[in-house]
Amino acid sequence: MAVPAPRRDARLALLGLTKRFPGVVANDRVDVSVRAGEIHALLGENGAGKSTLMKMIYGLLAPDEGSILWEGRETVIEGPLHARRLGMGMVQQHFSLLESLTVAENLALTLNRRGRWEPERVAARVAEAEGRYGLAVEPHRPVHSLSVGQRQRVEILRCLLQEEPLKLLILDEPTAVLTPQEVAGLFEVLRRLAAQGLSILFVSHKLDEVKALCERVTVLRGGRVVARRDMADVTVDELATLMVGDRPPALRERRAVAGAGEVRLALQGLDLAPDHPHGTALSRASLELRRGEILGLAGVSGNGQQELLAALVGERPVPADCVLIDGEPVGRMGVAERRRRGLRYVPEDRQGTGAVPSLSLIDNALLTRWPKATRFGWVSLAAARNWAQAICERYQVRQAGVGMPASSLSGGNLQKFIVGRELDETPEIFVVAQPTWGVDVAAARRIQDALLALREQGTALLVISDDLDELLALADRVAVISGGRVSSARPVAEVGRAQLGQLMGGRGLEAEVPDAAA
Ligand SMILES: Nc1ncnc2c1ncn2[C@@H]1O[C@H](COP(=O)(O)OP(=O)(O)OP(=O)(O)O)[C@@H](O)[C@H]1O
Repeated sequence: MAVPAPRRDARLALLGLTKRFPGVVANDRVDVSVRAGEIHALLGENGAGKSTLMKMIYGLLAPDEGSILWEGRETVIEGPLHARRLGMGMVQQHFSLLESLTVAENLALTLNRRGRWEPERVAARVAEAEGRYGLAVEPHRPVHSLSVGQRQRVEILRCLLQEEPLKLLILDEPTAVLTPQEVAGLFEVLRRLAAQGLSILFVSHKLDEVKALCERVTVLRGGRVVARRDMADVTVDELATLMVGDRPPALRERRAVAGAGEVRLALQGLDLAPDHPHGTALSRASLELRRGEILGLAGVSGNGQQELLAALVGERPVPADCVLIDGEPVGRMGVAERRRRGLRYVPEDRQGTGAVPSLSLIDNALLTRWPKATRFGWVSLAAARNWAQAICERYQVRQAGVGMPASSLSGGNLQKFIVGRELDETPEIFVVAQPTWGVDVAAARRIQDALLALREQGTALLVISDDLDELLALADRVAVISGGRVSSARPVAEVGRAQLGQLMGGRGLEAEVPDAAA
C-alpha cells in the first residue's frame, strides 16, 4: 500500500526539494517525511540523488527550491554546525576523520564546542559508550592506522556522543564495511535508540538489511520520488524492482574454464611486520592464484587484508621470493614492474589510492594507463578522453562529463569507474578489494558478471571481500584471513557460511596455520 505524501507535523518534512548541478537535476521536487522514533529507508540506484538529499538536510548543500520543516517549523539549515545544534547527526559514505589525529582527538574536535581539546575526557566517554552501544573503538589509536570498518565505527560514535540530544541520525551506507556480527550489533543499537524517540534516515544498497531494520521507505529514481511504502507491505524483490524500474539481471552462469590451473601469482610464507604501530602483522601468509579461477579471500576488515594486498601488488617491498608472478620472484619489484607483468589491482580505499578526487575522470583514467595513451613522449588527451568515455558507457557510470572531477561522482558511480578502468584492460592477473562496495544491485551484478567473464578468459583473480554471499557466488576456492593468518583455500562447494564465519572470527585457524614462532 502506498504511503500518503509527507505530513507537515513530522519531525522532519522535506517539501519539494530541488537541487541542480551542471548538467543534472540531482533532486527534483522531493517530498519525504520522517516521524519521531521512525527508522526510514532512502533507496535508489547509484546517482539517484540520495547523498544530495541527505547533504541538504544536514546543511552541506543549499536547496535550489523547496523547504525543510524541522519539528514543524520551516528552517533554513545553514551548515553542519547548525544541523548538529538542531539535534542532527550524519555519517557520510566517505569518511571525514583527520588521519594524523587519534580517535579521541578526532572526537574532541566535534564534541568540544569551546575548542579546548580534552582527549582524555573524550576517551572516557568512548569507553562508556562502548558499554552502552556495543561499538568498540580504541581511543588512542591514530585514525590512519584504522581499517575502513573501524573508521566507520568512529564516525557512528561521533554522532552518538555529540552533546546536543540527538533527534535525527542520518546514516549513509553505514553497514557497507561492517561484519555480519557488527551489523547485528549496530541494528540493536539503532532499534534501541529509535524506541527512545530517535529518528533515523537510513541509506543502504543492502536490501535485506533495509527490510529487516526500517519501518518505511522512500525510493528515488533519477532524482525523483518514485515510491513510498510501509516496509511491511513490500518484499526485497519488489524493493529492487522499484529502485531500478525493472527486475535486476541474474548473475551469469559459471562455466568450466579450459586450461585452468596454472599458478600465475603466489604468495609464499610471508611474514610482514605492520608499517604502522596498529597495523596487522602477516604471519606465514601463503596463497596461490591460478589461471581461470577466482580465489575469494574472506575476512573481517582490518585483519591484514591491506598489508596482504600491499605486498602482493608491490606497494610494499618484501623478500623477493615471497611473491611470485609466473614463478618469477617479484617481491622487491614496485607496482609498475608488476603491472608490466600483467598484474592489476583495485585497493579498498577508493578516494586516496583508487582515484584522485580533484582530478577529472580523464586524468583518473590516465593514472593507470598513461603508457598506452603516450606517443613519442606526448600524452594523447583525445585518446584518454575516449577511453574515459568508453569506461563510463560500458559500466554505466552516471556523470555529467568526463572532464568533471572524480569528486562530482556519486560514491557508487566512482566505484564503478575505478573497477571498470582496471577491468577494461582485461588484466591477466587481477586483485580486487571490495569490488561492489556501495554499488547498487544492478551495477553490482554487472561488476560480478565482468569478474566471471574475466575468469572465463583465463584471468587469475583474487577477490578480497567481507561480503560472504558475494564470495560464495563468485569464487571457485575460498580462503579466510584473520589476525594476519591466511587459511588454506578450499573449494566453495565444500565450505558453508557458518564454517567461514568461524574462521573469520579466528576459530580453527591455529590448526591450519602453524605459528610463525613455532
Ligand atoms: N558536487 C557535484 N557536482 C556535480 N554533480 C554532482 C555533485 N554531487 C552529485 N552530483 C551528481 O548528482 C547526481 C546524484 O548524486 P548523489 O551522490 O546524490 O547520488 P546517490 O544516490 O547518493 O548515489 P550512490 O548510491 O552512488 O551514492 C549524480 O548524477 C551525481 O553525479
